Order: sequence, then C-alpha cells, then structure tokens
Amino acid sequence: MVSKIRLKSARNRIDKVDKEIAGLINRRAELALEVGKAKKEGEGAIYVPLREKEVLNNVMLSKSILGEEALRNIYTEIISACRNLESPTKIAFLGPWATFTHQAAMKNFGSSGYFIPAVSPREVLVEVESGRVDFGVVPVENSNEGSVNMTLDMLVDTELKICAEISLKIEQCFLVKDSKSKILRIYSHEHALAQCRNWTLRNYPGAEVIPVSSTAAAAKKVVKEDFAAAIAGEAAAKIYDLYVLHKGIQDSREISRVFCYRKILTK
Ligand SMILES: O=C(O)C(=O)C[C@]1(C(=O)O)C=C[C@@H](O)C=C1
Repeated sequence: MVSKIRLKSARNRIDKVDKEIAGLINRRAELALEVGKAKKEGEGAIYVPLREKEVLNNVMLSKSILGEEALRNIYTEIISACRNLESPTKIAFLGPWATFTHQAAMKNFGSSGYFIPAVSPREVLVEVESGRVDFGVVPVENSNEGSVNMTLDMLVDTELKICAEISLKIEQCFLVKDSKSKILRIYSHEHALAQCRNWTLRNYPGAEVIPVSSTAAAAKKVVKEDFAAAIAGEAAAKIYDLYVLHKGIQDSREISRVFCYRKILTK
C-alpha cells in the first residue's frame, strides 16, 4: 500500500516536471527562432557547428545522474529540432538507409531534418553542389581499412567546403528475424564481413558467408529470407525491424570511421 502511494506521488511529480520541461523547451525554440531571423537578416548560416559544440559543452557542465551520453543525446535532439525550426535542413548521405554514414549523419545533426540517401559519394556532392540539399555526408576514413579512395579523389575537384568531421565508433551487430532460428547464411558488406571474420568463424562455423552491396542490403535480405542473419549497425535493426542477437561483434574493438560533410561555399 505504502509503495503504491509512493509510486503515485512520484508519477504526479514527474508529470509536473514534464510540463515545466516542455514549457522550457518551447521557450528555447522561440529563442532559436529569434536567432534564426537575425541570421537571415544578416545572411548568416543557420547551422553553426562551433556554437552547437559550445551549447553541448555548457550543458555537460551540469552533471546528471543520467550520465554524459544520455544528456548529450537528449540535447543533440533539442538542438536538432531548434535548427530545423529555424530552417528545415536537407542532408544527403552515402546510402542506403542505416549505413554507418547514415548513423554518423544522425549523430551529428540529430534526427530532425530530411535525410536523403545517395548511391555514391559523387552523387552526395552533386546534390550539395546543385543546392538540392544543404549538406552532404560522405565516408573518408576507416581506421581498419584505410582511406575511402572514392571520396578522397572527389574532394580534390570540388569547390564545396568541409564544415565538420564526425567520428563514429563502429559497432557491428548480428541481426536476425527470429532469435530462435537456425542460421545457415550470413549476409553483409565485404568490409563488415572482414571486420567480424574471427567472431563469425567461432560462433557460426557452418554458415555460408555472403557479401552484398551494403549492410542495409544485408538487413533487407534477412527480412525476406528464413535461416539468414545480417551483420550491420544497430540502426539497421531499427529501420528493418530486426532483432539484435549479438552486439559489438567486430574482431577489433577500436574500429572507427571519420566522416566529413561539406556545405556549398556560395549560393
Ligand atoms: O545559436 C545559434 O546560432 C542557433 O541558431 C541556435 C542553435 C541551438 O539550438 O542552440 C541552433 C542551430 C545552430 O547550429 C546553433 C545553435
């Protein structure tokens, strides 16, 4: 009985706090709109990575029992929504959906905005050059595999400007449709298969390992086929509604990629 009363009382206080938080977020959004209007008058860029860093650092000063990562994630989303309110942001990335480039783009921009997958790094930059999108996100380096030459070759020719670098810790996951099913085939991009080769041999020695064009393509295969698994990032599990059977299965724990995106210099 006592615990029921405590529960009810704590929930009532949560409801009250939520109202206050929602009101404060709204106040913040109104201020962001004001900043946005001032920027449009002065022709300043809506997206200011340095200012966003400053805001996040400022927030991190208030220690939270939620921990740094949780607080950062919450604030990334608040800033993302405010930025998108000032002006809707269009972001092209090397697709398809759920690639690590997509994950890096979301890590940097939050989830507000329009994310548009492109088939190659060249197409990403063409989209930015044409002004159809505001930003492009392309992979430039993978600490395990080295530089992504397709991207580096293009960076020499383009007039676009790098406006941020994004580092992402690659965490490969083993995705299945049914957690109890036997696994006969494992699909993924050749890089991801290489990153998880020892783990795969140890855990699924009899399974056929099949390279496909991307980790997202692997996830799509698993949606359609039985007895199959995909090696892909966690984002793919969310997008394709798959079950994460194992997480962090890459052989080297330190694999990370650096991404950059470039904004058009003059419009
Ligand atoms: O301070 C600004 O320039 C804003 O537009 C506000 C804000 C924010 O929400 O804090 C939003 C977008 C910018 O990239 C930087 C910060």
